[in-house]
Amino acid sequence: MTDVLAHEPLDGDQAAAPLLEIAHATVARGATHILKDASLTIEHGRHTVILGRNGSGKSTLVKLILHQIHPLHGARVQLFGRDRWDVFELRKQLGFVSPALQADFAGEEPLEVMDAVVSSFFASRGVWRRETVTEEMRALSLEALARVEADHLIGRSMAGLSTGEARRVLIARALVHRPRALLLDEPCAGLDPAARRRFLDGLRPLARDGVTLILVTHHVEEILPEMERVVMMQDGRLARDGSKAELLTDAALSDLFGLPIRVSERGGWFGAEVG
Ligand SMILES: Nc1ncnc2c1ncn2[C@@H]1O[C@H](COP(=O)(O)OP(=O)(O)OP(=O)(O)O)[C@@H](O)[C@H]1O
Repeated sequence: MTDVLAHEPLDGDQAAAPLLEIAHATVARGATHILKDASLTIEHGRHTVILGRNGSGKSTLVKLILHQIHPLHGARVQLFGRDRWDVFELRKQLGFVSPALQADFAGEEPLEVMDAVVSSFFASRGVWRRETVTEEMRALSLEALARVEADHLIGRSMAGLSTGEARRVLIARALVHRPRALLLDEPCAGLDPAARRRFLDGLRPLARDGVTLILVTHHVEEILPEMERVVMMQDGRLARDGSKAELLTDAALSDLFGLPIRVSERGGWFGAEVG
């Protein structure tokens, strides 16, 4: 029996460590510091949104978390208690979905939905002839697709899917490794309001069933009711860190986005209106 939410085991020390621990990380590009002395710890199960306006440093933080870029000397960036990761091994613990990844999967070479998901086991885009897809891999892929209500898309080409459909398939691709956490970078970019809500509603059971979600966005409308913690980025700094009650306020959001914002809340979802 497969279960996409039964996580890959971690060594004892790693299991006891926080999911993410960043201490005093500064990232430089030329003479400019684009991330400044960032410190952030995320415990397992603490769904967190990282909120900031364009250019505040969110993508830089995402790349740092994924070990794609490195901080200046003296910082610590640990995932699951380890500071060195092979990218393929890391993906088994921390799934990642972004609009750029989707563009890659929609790309020029046709790619069928099941192949897009099952090829995650080979860290490739699509299945090659020399690779052996086991029954378990297929079962996990099917279960992951069903989890995000995308199993009916099997047989379709990635390039022919709507943005919302393709994004759900990529979540399934991340889920086949039974990751402990998902890092979602602007996951709703390009979705209309209805598709956005459907997509976000599809994430809620994952959040409730033990996958820690880290959402990076500039839209308060995307914050799931299950998320309790808000981290605000401003000018390359992790400027504020607190609960939704503390930080999803007119004053805090107006300060973050640099213009008057009125916040509303309905059924656990937030909205923001300028003016
Ligand atoms: N390679 C680079 N060289 C120089 N400056 C860079 C580089 N990468 C990022 N920056 C700068 O660092 C700052 C933060 O960029 P980053 O892409 O992390 O912001 P962001 O919050 O993700 O923005 P957006 O929401 O628009 O994607 C920006 O001012 C950007 O111009």
